[in-house]
Amino acid sequence: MILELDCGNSFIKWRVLRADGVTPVEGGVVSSDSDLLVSLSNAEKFQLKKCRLVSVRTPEETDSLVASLVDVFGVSVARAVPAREMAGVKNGYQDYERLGLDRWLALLGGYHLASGACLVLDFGTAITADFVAADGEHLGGFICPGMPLMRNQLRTHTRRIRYDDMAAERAHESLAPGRTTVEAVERGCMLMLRGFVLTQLELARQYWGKDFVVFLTGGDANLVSGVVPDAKVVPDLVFVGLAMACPLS
Ligand SMILES: Nc1ncnc2c1ncn2[C@@H]1O[C@H](COP(=O)(O)OP(=O)(O)OP(=O)(O)O)[C@@H](O)[C@H]1O
Ligand SMILES: CC(C)(CO)[C@@H](O)C(=O)NCCC(=O)O
Ligand SMILES: [K+]
Repeated sequence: MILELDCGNSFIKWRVLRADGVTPVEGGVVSSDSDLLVSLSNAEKFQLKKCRLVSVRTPEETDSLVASLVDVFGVSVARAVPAREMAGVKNGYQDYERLGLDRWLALLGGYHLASGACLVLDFGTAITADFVAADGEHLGGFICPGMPLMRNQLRTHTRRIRYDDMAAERAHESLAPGRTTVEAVERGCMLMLRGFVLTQLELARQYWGKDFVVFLTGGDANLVSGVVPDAKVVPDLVFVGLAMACPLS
């Protein structure tokens, strides 16, 4: 079977595909290399032969994970690498190697699924937006802090903002002006998130009218799916691009 990994800044998303390279068997989200190895320790069951991965971590961190995977499972590992052009998409960065590989793969996947112009919004540790025109030209994008970073910055840099995760969850019952600290912060951050999304949509409309597809991906995509009812929520969009960038011959 085939192991696929998306190594983000906070979490590693993993999934195992059948040897056919299309049918997912199992998957999960873990917060460390060692947790990943534990999740896969039942490897007999998976009989892993090959692995493909994308990482936005440092080369040293990624090398170390790859070494463990080779050591423990004896898999051959294909890593996504930066490209100027692929599958009809032209990387829009001045320095194409600087574009985050998770963004690159998600927009490759988005353009492929849309067969046309698309706006890819990814809600992870960071929130990213990427614009791809109908001719495959990547116009660039935006990066801002994700929900966990926004709330933690407030909690870290103020003395009187303190609350727990349970209270945070309850605060999202409504978007009315907050009457407690937790409501005020959680709803405030949520409105920033939504405002960001609506601004991206407006920009996409200026470029392409109504002729584009919006993709939502990343762990927090569900937080905004309500404001873009027409969007396609594709949690595994990075994996769609990963399969394109790392075909297993
Ligand atoms: N099973 C889960 N485990 C961990 N986080 C989850 C899970 N399901 C949803 N999330 C949410 O996903 C977010 C993390 O997003 P995601 O996993 O897309 O990226 P990441 O690894 O944190 O960051 P990056 O953008 O660098 O890939 C968290 O804020 C969390 O709220
Ligand atoms: C923006 C993140 C952190 C999103 O995961 C990642 O894509 C990244 O580290 N990118 C490098 C910087 C850039 O894309 O311009
Ligand atoms: K990501």
